[in-house]
Amino acid sequence: MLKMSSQLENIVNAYKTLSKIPSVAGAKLNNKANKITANWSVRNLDKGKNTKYSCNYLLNDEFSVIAESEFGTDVSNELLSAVSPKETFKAIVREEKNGKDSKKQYLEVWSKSTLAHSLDLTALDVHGDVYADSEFGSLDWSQDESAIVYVAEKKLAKSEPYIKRKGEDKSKGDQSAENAPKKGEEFIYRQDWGEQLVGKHSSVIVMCKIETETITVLEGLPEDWCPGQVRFTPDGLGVVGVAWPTEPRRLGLIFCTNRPSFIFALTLDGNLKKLSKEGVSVRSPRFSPNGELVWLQRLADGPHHACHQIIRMQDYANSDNSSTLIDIVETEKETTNNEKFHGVYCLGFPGKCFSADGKRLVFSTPQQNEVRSYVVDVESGSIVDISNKQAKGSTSVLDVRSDVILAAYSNMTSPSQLYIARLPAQGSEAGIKWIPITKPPAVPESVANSSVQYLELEHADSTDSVKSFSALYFAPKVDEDKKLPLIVWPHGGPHSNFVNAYSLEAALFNMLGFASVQINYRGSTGAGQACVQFLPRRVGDTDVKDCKLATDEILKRYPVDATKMCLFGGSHGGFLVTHLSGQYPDLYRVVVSRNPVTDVASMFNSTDIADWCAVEAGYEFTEQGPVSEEQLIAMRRCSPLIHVHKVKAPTALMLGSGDKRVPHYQGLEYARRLRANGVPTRIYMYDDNHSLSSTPAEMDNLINSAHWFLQHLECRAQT
Ligand SMILES: CC(=O)N[C@@H](C)C(=O)N[C@@H](C)C(=O)O
Repeated sequence: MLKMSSQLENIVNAYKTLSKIPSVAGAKLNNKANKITANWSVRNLDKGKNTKYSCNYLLNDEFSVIAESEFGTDVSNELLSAVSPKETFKAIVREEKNGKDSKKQYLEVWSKSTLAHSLDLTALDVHGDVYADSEFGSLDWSQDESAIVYVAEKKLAKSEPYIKRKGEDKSKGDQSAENAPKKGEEFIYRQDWGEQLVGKHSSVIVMCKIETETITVLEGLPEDWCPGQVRFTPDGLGVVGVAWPTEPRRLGLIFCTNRPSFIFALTLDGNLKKLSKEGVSVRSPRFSPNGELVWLQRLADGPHHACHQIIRMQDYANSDNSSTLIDIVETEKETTNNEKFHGVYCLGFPGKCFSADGKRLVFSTPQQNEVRSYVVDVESGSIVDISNKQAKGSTSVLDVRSDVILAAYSNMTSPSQLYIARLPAQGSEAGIKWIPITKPPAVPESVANSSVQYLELEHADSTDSVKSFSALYFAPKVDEDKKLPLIVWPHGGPHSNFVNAYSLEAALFNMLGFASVQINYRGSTGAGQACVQFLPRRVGDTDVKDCKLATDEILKRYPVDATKMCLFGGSHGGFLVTHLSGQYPDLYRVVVSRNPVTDVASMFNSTDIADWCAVEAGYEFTEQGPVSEEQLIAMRRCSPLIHVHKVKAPTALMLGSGDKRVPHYQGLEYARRLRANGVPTRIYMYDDNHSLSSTPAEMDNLINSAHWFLQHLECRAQT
């Protein structure tokens, strides 16, 4: 066996150390709010996937932990779980491997420690796979604990070849003409919902009556609607949910909150009502204890993510009584406790998110450099920032029961911790007191002692409508005479943002002796709608200039080595780092680009989000009428490909062979041109999707990224 260089050994050891740190994957309180069930997730390098495990914490009235699980319980094969309203039952959808390639799904209902019901959903064959993803997935109990609802793939009609010799099988099966296999329909193209939702074509709402173990697909939705995020109405006579029309075509859903959709109410006997209006995109319907309904809403066009409204409907049974609880925020407003508030950008509310009297809503959303948590008065719309301010960091609410709030807290130097707080009386929320339930998992000293700085940056002499943006500088402690190599790191999207929360990637680079600057360039979310709207038609220009300004400012303010500048970014972040290495070939020394957009014009024909290409290049998306040459040229002109001949920095490309969002041909074409121009180039191809977050892909691409940087800077890792 070939021996690893000591450099590589250092990187591998650093990754191994960090991979053992768990993160909170979700947590719930019981009804009395004296017990927490938390799911933690940790990388399992031997299994090549994450292990999810559950731990319980029993609390006294002061929220001290008086008992906790001695060991975690592995719950990795639980796709979904839900405790019934009176805590009589727990429903679990479980997936088990059945032989090498096939899997089986079961619905289990536990009555305390007894397995009261177990249904083999695969064998029952009423529907296809149960959906457990973040867009469609849900599992909800009726108030009377007699039934549950969930979402699953619609059962596919049987089909067979036009010409087929068959043996006689009269034994079983529905032989009616309606159920007979359809000839010649086996190869009809069926569109799915794209990146990370592959194989999800058409969804149905499924109800299971517990006592009788009967499973029914609810009827009454139009054929061309895909329902998701369903929950029972408070009277148990129907469900509400989100539906995405499938016509004229499905565009990728993940990371895209701009898809046309409706909030609907459907009675169990099939009466349908649309609750939200036309032309909007909606998500996350939640009932208050008073039966009021809230949801998130934005316009169904433009940038893939943006500022949302919170809509309130007092009486869902009577339409046209919706009002706006929180509106789109253009730049900023003030909370009642004098904090800046830039609007709502979260993808959903916590499962339970109301005060016991239903008069206040609790939620979390990215805000500039942090995830912050808020209480909103449902009558007045007044907002109070209740984030945990023990140190700079991110607070995400996980559950709200009996006026007790459970949250996860972390920052770049300190991994996920559970915190709890009693919701103060109305008007006194700002005085909230957060109490830690768990200790922060230990991190290497260099990470724990690092500094995190928030930078407010501005193009002082610019006449642009938005001039400022922010960035996060994260660096290990350094002796006075020493200078650090710097990783310049723009996020993807482009309409998303970096926050001061723990991440393995940032910790790894930090441990190896790199400073990093994560840039929330103009166009990022969390800083007002005007900032989001600023970027479309300016990609490849202002976002690049913001990264350059951030680099220059870091060089002025911090001890970084101007000869050791690295570029790191994925997707739109990959677009930006390849732009930067082409536009400033003498500034940046080495590049790692993950699934980069290198040519928007060719991506337009192959991605699951063609609309993204049009919108970011400054055009309205349409597939009707003649193909626009002008648009094609604009998409090419904003792309890093036009600067590829100027690149000098050695470039590593990390690509996912199953990436539906930014197909790997983008990276391959770019790499071919780099090579033709004599630039040292390496391509890694992973059997993964756009996120490259499967355990084997993450491990390999992070270790190789760090190694690529160190090799080409000719410096040693710090560990
Ligand atoms: C909306 C979207 O997926 N855009 C891609 C081009 C992108 O940048 N993806 C983001 C989410 C990423 O960070 O991977």
